[in-house]
Amino acid sequence: MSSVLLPTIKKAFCGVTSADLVSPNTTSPEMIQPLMPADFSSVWTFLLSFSALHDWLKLIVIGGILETCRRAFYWGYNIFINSFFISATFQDGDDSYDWIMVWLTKQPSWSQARELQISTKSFGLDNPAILVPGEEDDASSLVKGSRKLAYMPSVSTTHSIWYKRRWITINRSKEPSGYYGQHEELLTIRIMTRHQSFLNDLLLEAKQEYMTAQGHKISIYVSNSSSEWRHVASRPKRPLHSIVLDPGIKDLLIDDARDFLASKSWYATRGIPFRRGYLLYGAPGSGKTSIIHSLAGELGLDVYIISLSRIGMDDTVLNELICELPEKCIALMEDIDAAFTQTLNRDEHASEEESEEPPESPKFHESPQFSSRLSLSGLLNALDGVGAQEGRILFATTNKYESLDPALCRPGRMDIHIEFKLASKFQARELFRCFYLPVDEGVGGEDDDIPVKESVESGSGSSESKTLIDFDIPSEPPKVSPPSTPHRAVSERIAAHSVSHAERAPNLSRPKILHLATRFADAIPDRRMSMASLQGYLMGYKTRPFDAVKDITAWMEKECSP
Ligand SMILES: Nc1ncnc2c1ncn2[C@@H]1O[C@H](COP(=O)(O)OP(=O)(O)OP(=O)(O)O)[C@@H](O)[C@H]1O
Repeated sequence: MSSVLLPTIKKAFCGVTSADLVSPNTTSPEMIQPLMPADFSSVWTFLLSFSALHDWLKLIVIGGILETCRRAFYWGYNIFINSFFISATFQDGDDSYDWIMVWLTKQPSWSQARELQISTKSFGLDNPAILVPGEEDDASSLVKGSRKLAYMPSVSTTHSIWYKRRWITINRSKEPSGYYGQHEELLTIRIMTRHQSFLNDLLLEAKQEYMTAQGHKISIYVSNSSSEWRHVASRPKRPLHSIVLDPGIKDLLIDDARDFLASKSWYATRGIPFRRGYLLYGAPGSGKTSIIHSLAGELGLDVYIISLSRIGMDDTVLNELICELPEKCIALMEDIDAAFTQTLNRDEHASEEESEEPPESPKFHESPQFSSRLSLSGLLNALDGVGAQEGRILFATTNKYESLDPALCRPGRMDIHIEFKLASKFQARELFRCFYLPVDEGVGGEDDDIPVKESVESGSGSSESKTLIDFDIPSEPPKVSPPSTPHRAVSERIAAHSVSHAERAPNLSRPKILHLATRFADAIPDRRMSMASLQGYLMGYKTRPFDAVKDITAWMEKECSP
């Protein structure tokens, strides 16, 4: 054995073999014996006697000590950081990320930074005009507005700023997330303080600044490919009075939604799911989407748009999205019938309760390709299954009410059904007034309201009740004597391009506009045109109310001719 070991060790550590030390003629065991150790300590001493092995061991010991020191340093550093700093991480796509980014762009010390990323991103704030800093005082600036270019922390660089006599470091990084090489952006803020309240104050300040910058806007969210809600836009609140519906509809919607939002404990004590669904159906361009956005502004709720026919939508994704909705919000499913006719298909394993609907339902034969994996039972379960979010208001719109599955329309899922019809004379008149009355005078003055006949059959108002509404507006508007000769001269004098529409419109008195509105409504047959078409027509006469009235008959004939 020794004859094998010795050459191996020598070769390994010294690069020589026993063959180099002893000549082939002198390899007798007696001659090798004195080189071999007798016990373990001797083996150790023997091994150390090789200088290379000695150096290796020294290296291992020194390396080990250095690594231990390094780890000890980081351990101490982390303890120090955790004791004297508070770290918070914000993820791009989350609301708080936008608050902090907007807050950062407004920090004065930020302007001293040497390494920045310049961005025109609005972080959800809807203000398209972007000023380069300094341009706001420049009369010749290209745009007017208040939003400046965003100076963002550049990626992978740590920046420090002073805020309220605290040292803050900011680090923006991109971390791999999910599949397909996607990255998510993280922003880490480290504040030199021992009190978490400082972080809370900072967050509160950032949120308040964001809300102030957002002003009177509603936030719109859509889902991304990872089935997460993303803030895509902030829209100005649309005033309720700008939407002209038959009398009673707006009041019913707003009162019911307000009552619902204030009734959480009522629902809880009765064990009724705290959810409310509204189905708005009827003619295209009759104001279904507009009223939902307007209601969102009125109720101070954000709108979450659920697109049932988008690629990748299936039962699981829909369920996840509905579970992820915040407690108080408006979930909007537009054109729910399109999802039926194009993509929805009845799950073979649908529950017995749902399968009571007639098998001849149009969706069965109207589904040409089963491109989506979304099933009707998946939709029904998502709407009121165990994971469905409490407190949400669901609005669904459709142009084909009769094609909807009865299970989808039943109370508890869609509690209130409201029909939106083509424009009545009343609506045509109100729309005209909206267009030409000065903003501060508004619409709906009590002196000129048209009496309407309204029939409302309403339920008890609980979640399980359904309200059916059918508004019938008389086609006879009050007769008003025709106006004097239209002031063509007034409208023809208007030519300037550099003034606003309001400035170019003739300054007519309220009675005159009401008079014209009545004549306009007289020329429009009841329930023949959509409000969107009438709006489109009036858009061509923004500053010419007399011409709008004069040309309406010819336009109607053209529109109604086959
Ligand atoms: N009742 C209304 N009052 C005021 N404007 C209206 C009304 N109805 C429609 N409009 C105008 O017509 C346009 C389209 O309206 P909206 O999208 O709300 O209609 P819709 O019923 O949702 O149509 P669709 O069913 O095709 O989606 C909007 O610009 C809106 O301003």
